[in-house]
Amino acid sequence: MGAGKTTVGKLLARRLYRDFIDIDEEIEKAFGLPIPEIFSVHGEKAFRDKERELIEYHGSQPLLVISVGGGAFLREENRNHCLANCTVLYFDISWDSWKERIHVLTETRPLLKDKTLQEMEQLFRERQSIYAANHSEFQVDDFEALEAAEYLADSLKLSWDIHAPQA
Ligand SMILES: Nc1ncnc2c1ncn2[C@@H]1O[C@H](COP(=O)(O)OP(=O)(O)O)[C@@H](O)[C@H]1O
Ligand SMILES: O=C(O)C1=C[C@@H](OP(=O)(O)O)[C@@H](O)[C@H](O)C1
Ligand SMILES: [Mg+2]
Repeated sequence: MGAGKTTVGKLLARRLYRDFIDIDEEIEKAFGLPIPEIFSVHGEKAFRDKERELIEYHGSQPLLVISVGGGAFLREENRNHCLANCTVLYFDISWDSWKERIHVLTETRPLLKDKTLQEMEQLFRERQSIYAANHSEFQVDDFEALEAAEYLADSLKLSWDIHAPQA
């Protein structure tokens, strides 16, 4: 949450000439409500079920850059689906860098609402292990968003060049 997946994902898609899908934005469209209201009116389970459905659908489409919410990988089926059908990039951010972003996140991330800094740190740390389900890790701390997108686009292109099937 707040590592930069939506911001960098959008820029990365543009550099790769791909369409971009933000699963949170699709969930908001499906409910016709912003995320905090989805949580307060329909509850987290309804949000997670829709998230699951949309990851299954968009994660099966080719040639997209997709940003999933930071809680999506709590469900094993989401992890398995993404790992089997997509290239999964983990945006790793340190607690110290993340702390600096809290003020821009609290309004729009219901899971941070009314939490103390200590509780946020606990949530941050207890989630680290689920993000080990990835194909590649990217340390975001020292990159501006545009630099991050450029770096990831170059890395992906290089890896495609190396692994492309021989003609
Ligand atoms: N590389 C970056 N450096 C500094 N701030 C960033 C960077 N990437 C994103 N941000 C800022 O951090 C906040 C969260 O970014 P966002 O893309 O919504 O993250 P996520 O989708 O992972 O929750 C936004 O205010 C965004 O402008
Ligand atoms: O980590 C989470 O549980 C969540 C992360 C959010 O997405 P971002 O990771 O894009 O902030 C959004 O899906 C929702 O607020 C729940
Ligand atoms: Mg996002």
